[in-house]
Amino acid sequence: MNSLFRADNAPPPSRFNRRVSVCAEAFNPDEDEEDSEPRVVHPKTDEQRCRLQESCRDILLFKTLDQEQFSEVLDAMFELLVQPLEHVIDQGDDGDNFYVIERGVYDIVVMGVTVGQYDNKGSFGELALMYNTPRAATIVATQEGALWGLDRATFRRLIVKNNYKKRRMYETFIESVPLLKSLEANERMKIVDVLGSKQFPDGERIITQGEKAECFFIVESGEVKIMIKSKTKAGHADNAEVEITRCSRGHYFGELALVTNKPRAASAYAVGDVKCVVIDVQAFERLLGSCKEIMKRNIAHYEEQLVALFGSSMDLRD
Ligand SMILES: Nc1ncnc2c1ncn2[C@@H]1O[C@@H]2COP(=O)(O)O[C@H]2[C@H]1O
Repeated sequence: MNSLFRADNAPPPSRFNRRVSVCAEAFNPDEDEEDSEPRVVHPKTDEQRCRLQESCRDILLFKTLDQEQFSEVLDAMFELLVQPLEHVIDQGDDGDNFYVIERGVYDIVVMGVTVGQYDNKGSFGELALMYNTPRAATIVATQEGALWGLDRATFRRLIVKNNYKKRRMYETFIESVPLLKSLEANERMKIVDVLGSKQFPDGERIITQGEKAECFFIVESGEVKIMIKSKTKAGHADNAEVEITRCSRGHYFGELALVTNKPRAASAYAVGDVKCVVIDVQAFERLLGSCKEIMKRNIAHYEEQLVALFGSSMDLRD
């Protein structure tokens, strides 16, 4: 991303101070040499900090940071303005920064093929920094946009180190999720590395029928009820929601829209206090692509439930 315009006076990334990638080395945060590097601070106006905070609000990788770590991350981030067709990242390069999107649409290109897109939200560039591997995809701005960058050293010191704790916290839970049983141990660890954790108070709507899907959930604690609004059965008033099922610890929901590329087919609500593991759509595609076949088997089951309830299954398949 050599030609990107930096909105502050941050030094341009230089090939000379980039580290050479090595293959996925074992990471021991206690031995990380970057720990001794000075704290990075890019001064910001109040207005910039507001925009930055808003852009970072739903970034899952930041969800497990404590308040002090989060504010260190915000201090270290710098603003970047991008032009149409600019390559923010080139596949195969060494990883210099992690990026959070403030605005703009960005194509994800792997081996010359567009495999996905970020649309005015989300983040990218974590893989090369987490695993010391070359960039796994090219990211191209399709229009003018704005990003917030976080340098490699700060990312490793705060996020990667935190992930070490996260692994210990979630290892056993992730192993116990039936859906993830078919994955290799290191694939499950990669899921832990990118997951976020979110809490929902009693009654809060977690996903909304008809909306675009951005993530997938696994219940960590509490209970979630899945409700559908259907116009297909006589006798059900329009807009009346009907409970379809409940999910408890280890169960997942929110996968259907990601498997079928359709809007959410149901809404989900917290019953009592609920804690869920959340995986965003890009990580889902990358890490859970191999589980999609297992998830697709559920479609027949969902359809049966809908026929029983409404006399018709709605249009669940892609
Ligand atoms: N399918 C995908 N394969 C690889 N990288 C992806 C994919 N989808 C999104 N990305 C993001 O693209 C980024 C490219 O740089 P990184 O490899 O550091 O991290 C990568 C991910 O954040």
